[in-house]
Amino acid sequence: MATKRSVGALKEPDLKGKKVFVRVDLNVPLDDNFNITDDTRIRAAVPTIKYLMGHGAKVILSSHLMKLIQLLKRGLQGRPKGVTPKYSLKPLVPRLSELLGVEVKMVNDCIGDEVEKMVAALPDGSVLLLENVRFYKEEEKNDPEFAKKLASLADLYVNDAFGTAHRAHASTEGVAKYLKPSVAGFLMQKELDYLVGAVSNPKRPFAAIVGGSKVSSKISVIESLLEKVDILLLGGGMIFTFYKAQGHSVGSSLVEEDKLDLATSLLEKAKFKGVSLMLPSDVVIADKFAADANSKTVPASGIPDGWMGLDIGPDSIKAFGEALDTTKTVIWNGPMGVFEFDKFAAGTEAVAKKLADLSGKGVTTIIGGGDSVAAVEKVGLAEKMSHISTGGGASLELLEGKPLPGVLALNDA
Ligand SMILES: Nc1ncnc2c1ncn2[C@@H]1O[C@H](COP(=O)(O)OP(=O)(O)O)[C@@H](O)[C@H]1O
Ligand SMILES: O=C(OP(=O)(O)O)[C@H](O)COP(=O)(O)O
Repeated sequence: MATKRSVGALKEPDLKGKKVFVRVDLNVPLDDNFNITDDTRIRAAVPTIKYLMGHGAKVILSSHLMKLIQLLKRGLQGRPKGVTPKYSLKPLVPRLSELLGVEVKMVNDCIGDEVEKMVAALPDGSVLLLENVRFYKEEEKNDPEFAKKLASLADLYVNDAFGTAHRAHASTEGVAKYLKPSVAGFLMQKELDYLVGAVSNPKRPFAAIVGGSKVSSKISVIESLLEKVDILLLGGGMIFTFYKAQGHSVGSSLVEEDKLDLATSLLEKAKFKGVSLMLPSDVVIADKFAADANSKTVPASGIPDGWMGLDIGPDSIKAFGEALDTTKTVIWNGPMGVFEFDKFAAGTEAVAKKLADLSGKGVTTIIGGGDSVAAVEKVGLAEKMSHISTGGGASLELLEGKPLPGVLALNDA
């Protein structure tokens, strides 16, 4: 998609003393003690913030955060409902301050009197972090009144949240209507520049690997992916909907009941299109969602009651590896299993190692998504990949050829 003017076009006279609303994606994984387990997204947000600070702007940062519940609640899409301390952005302040080299101030809300007071008191070149914007249900509804309230805090808008650019939310899309100019940040620009080029005319065979837990949003992307790729490997929480649709028992694995018909039609479409769609033939199952669960490997088509699939098995790792050996471009979003628990990390780690190997042989390897990147960082292989993207769903939707609402909304004025 066409990219618009980026923040780099704004100079000192445009920025000095101006209040800039910057949407960033600081949705990083946290452990049970609120320690950041992968800070890629925070580091990626730094260049734009530093640029704005350096030009004397008053930087107002906005983000959502929801990774912790994904781990705790087995991949159910955990949207914060109301103010929930668990999803506060507070644990991010020390790392953000360290990376920016200034003390980042934080306010306990994202709209309202207290926020307005803090914004009014901001010195030039300083940074204020707003509380989790998804504490308001109006955010995901893209409520215009809420967007106006966010916009009223600032003079101009920068969207640097590539990872959330596929969501038409108030802070990613709505707010751009009320602030001029509204421009892309450096990260947004960099991601678009790389990904648009890499996926518009990929070297073939072209493979996508899709896993993770956001089944409902990602399964819908698969239909379009079948138009683009030669090979599609599915893993993670994605696969059980396909198995259930085929009449297999899936125990208590993650399933999207309302996507069963879609799964069946996708399998048929893949056949019709001549795309090699591979599901794992074996899975590692657990008797509970916990690091110390009992586990065993079983054929993917027969998961006993009371057990849940949390990783792909060794036969699948081998088959996926052989399929990937034939490729020239690979895009991967979504871990193959619950890699946060050592017992269920083998599939994800094997795919990461395979892609690192292939990168060394000239294959273009693109890894996208907060948790997928965290998994690749965990095994120390991020440097080996062609591109590490801060967006998983966003990079898949870009690959689909869909305009991203967070980019479309930006204006050049
Ligand atoms: N079989 C599975 N069942 C439940 N959760 C899973 C399964 N496989 C992977 N996951 C979880 O998926 C999460 C990542 O999903 P997702 O957000 O879709 O990926 P990304 O952040 O890379 O886009 C991880 O926290 C991982 O534990
Ligand atoms: O983690 C994110 O996406 P990803 O899991 O596709 O990488 C982004 O922060 C978007 O989050 P959302 O999928 O809750 O809108």
